[in-house]
Amino acid sequence: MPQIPPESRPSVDALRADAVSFSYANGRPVFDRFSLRAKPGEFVAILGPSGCGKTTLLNLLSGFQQPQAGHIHINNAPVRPERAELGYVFQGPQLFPWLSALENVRFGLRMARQGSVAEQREKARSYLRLVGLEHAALRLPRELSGGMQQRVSLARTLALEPGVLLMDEPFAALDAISRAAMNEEILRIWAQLGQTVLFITHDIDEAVFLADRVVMLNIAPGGIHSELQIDLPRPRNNLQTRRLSAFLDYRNTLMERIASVMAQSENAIQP
Ligand SMILES: Nc1ncnc2c1ncn2[C@@H]1O[C@H](COP(=O)(O)OP(=O)(O)OP(=O)(O)O)[C@@H](O)[C@H]1O
Repeated sequence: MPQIPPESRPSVDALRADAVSFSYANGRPVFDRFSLRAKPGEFVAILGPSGCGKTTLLNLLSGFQQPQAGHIHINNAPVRPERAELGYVFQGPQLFPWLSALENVRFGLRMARQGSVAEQREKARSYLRLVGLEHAALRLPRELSGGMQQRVSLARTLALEPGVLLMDEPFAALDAISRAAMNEEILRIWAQLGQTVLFITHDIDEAVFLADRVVMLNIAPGGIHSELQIDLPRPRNNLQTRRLSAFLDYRNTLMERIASVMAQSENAIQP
């Protein structure tokens, strides 16, 4: 299925945070009237220095944390963690070690009581196929590499067919080669399924390679430092895209911006 062109996407924002303020019980504010929007089918990468609030933001967007002020909507309705439109992929694969790859993917479908056992197995198998792992369906997690485990975890999330995917550094634990392969893989899958993606990363190259738009966060509670639209052609691939001069320009722009955020953070902690 081709990627949904921006002009034919519905006009309602898939994800909307409006004037969100949040502090932990014992801490300083992390967000103060923070706003962010993502259009249906948009791939948004969130970049920012350690401690700026990326994980907190994902917890707020998913409804796991409640803001003290402001509103968060997914497809125009208030967010709740159990909303079926939301899917999460975390840094670690978090698979059940005693279940095969197939049964790990089927797990979410079982919990959601979607269809018969045979239908669940069929669907789980089709999502394993999508991530290139049908041949490993009966293997246990310990018989899979780290990259394969992360693919199973991705298939498990995708099998629930969420319209909005929240990804918190999903490939951070992988070696550079597996990570680059997974970057291509996620773009191939996204082009087929067309979800709205919010992808948190520390990695500037990964953000440029994947995203339609990169949102740079300030140190907390600074909110958004800046946004950068990434107009690299799609489909993107590791060999060609990463050597484009425009890719390097985007990367350098983001490097400069992150340096400015870091400089502000150093100034902020000076006595
Ligand atoms: N449970 C908590 N209780 C109190 N403060 C917290 C809690 N979790 C995070 N914080 C603080 O909130 C701020 C944002 O943390 P968060 O983990 O969201 O940042 P991050 O950008 O994801 O960091 P990293 O990139 O290092 O994972 C930090 O100052 C952190 O110390």
